[in-house]
Amino acid sequence: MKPLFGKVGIFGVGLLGGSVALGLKERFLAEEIHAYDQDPEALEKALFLGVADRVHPQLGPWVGELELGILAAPVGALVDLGRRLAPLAHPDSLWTDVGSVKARVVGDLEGILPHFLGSHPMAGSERAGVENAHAGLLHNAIWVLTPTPRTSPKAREGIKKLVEALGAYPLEIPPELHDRLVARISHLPYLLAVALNRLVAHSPHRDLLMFLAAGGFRDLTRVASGSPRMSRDMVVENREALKEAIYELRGVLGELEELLDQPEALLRAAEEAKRTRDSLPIVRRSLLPEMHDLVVQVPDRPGQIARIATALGEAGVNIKDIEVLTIREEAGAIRLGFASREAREKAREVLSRAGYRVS
Ligand SMILES: NC(=O)C1=CN([C@@H]2O[C@H](COP(=O)(O)OP(=O)(O)OC[C@H]3O[C@@H](n4cnc5c(N)ncnc54)[C@H](O)[C@@H]3O)[C@@H](O)[C@H]2O)C=CC1
Ligand SMILES: O=C(O)C(=O)Cc1ccc(O)cc1
Repeated sequence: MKPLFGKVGIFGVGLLGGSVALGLKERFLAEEIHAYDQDPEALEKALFLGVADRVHPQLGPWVGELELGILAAPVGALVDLGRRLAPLAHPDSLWTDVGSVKARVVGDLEGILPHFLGSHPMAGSERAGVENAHAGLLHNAIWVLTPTPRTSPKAREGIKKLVEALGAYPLEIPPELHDRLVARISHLPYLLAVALNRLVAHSPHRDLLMFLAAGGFRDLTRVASGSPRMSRDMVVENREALKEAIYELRGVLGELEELLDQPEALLRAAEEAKRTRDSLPIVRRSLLPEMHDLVVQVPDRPGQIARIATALGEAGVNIKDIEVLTIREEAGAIRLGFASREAREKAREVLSRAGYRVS
């Protein structure tokens, strides 16, 4: 069967570009994947890891052979990259970008790249570079598409097909609204992670604080471990919306400071926060067959995973999937996946009897 797309070009083959390329490969969606990056090392890795079939250190006539081009460089580089690509692109070709901020990029590129629709997969990781790319990153992710009245219908249809074929869920939001929303749900959390680390780094008790950091600090600040260049570009590009969000946050912090002297009211705020956090939708990262999961609290001691696996093995329960949870409510948890509800219930019984806390 013919793949959905002919030649596809990835421009900036890092975490996101690499993950899109691997998703295309995994599902046989492209005839051939070409990659361009300004960093020759990224291209070498992309070739070595089988992320791309052909790599190019320079833009050139090869761009004209692409049916689809995906811009996946840091946000600050996207407009210039798009301008350099425009004269080389085939007039019928489809284009998108995966940048975290949309209004300016869409405004500038929609008019110059042939069939362009801006997009933003709401999935990522704190690890940068093609060596951390994997197709699963985009499975079941919400993938925002940012059409405008100028967007070509061909782009709208083609990029939606791409997103669905990669196993993600397209969601249309106008570019300006997208930027205001992600300022609060993504960019402010990133800046807070930077702020919390800064507080530690500049403290005279830095070393002691680092030693004391438990799960809460680690979970809250995880995103500060991402690519500094990518993240810097993201927050600078969205600075107007982000400044508004910071203003609102200052107000909220002021309220909470006052509530420290009103414990009853603070409890209500804490309860509301718990309700909000606990009702975040669970995003399954994979399109593997449906799994029946258990989360097991694991004491931080050697041999625990072996002990759990042995207990289940002896009871004849097969573990289909295992994940060490890096975002967790309490320290030390693993998620075990079972093929059926019955297997999961049996595992729950075995592990509870062995003294584990299971949910
Ligand atoms: N990291 C994340 O979790 C997410 C990132 N994004 C967006 O995806 C894009 C890429 O981010 P990541 O893959 O995380 O970064 P990354 O740092 O892993 O990869 C970026 C790649 O772009 C290359 N590059 C830089 N300037 C370039 C230029 N002018 N021309 C060509 N290549 C260039 C770099 O050498 C690197 O290989 C960014 O626009 C970011 O806002 C979107 C969703 C999630
Ligand atoms: O790692 C995470 O949880 C993230 O939230 C990463 C991320 C970074 C940038 C984006 O535009 C979207 C997602």
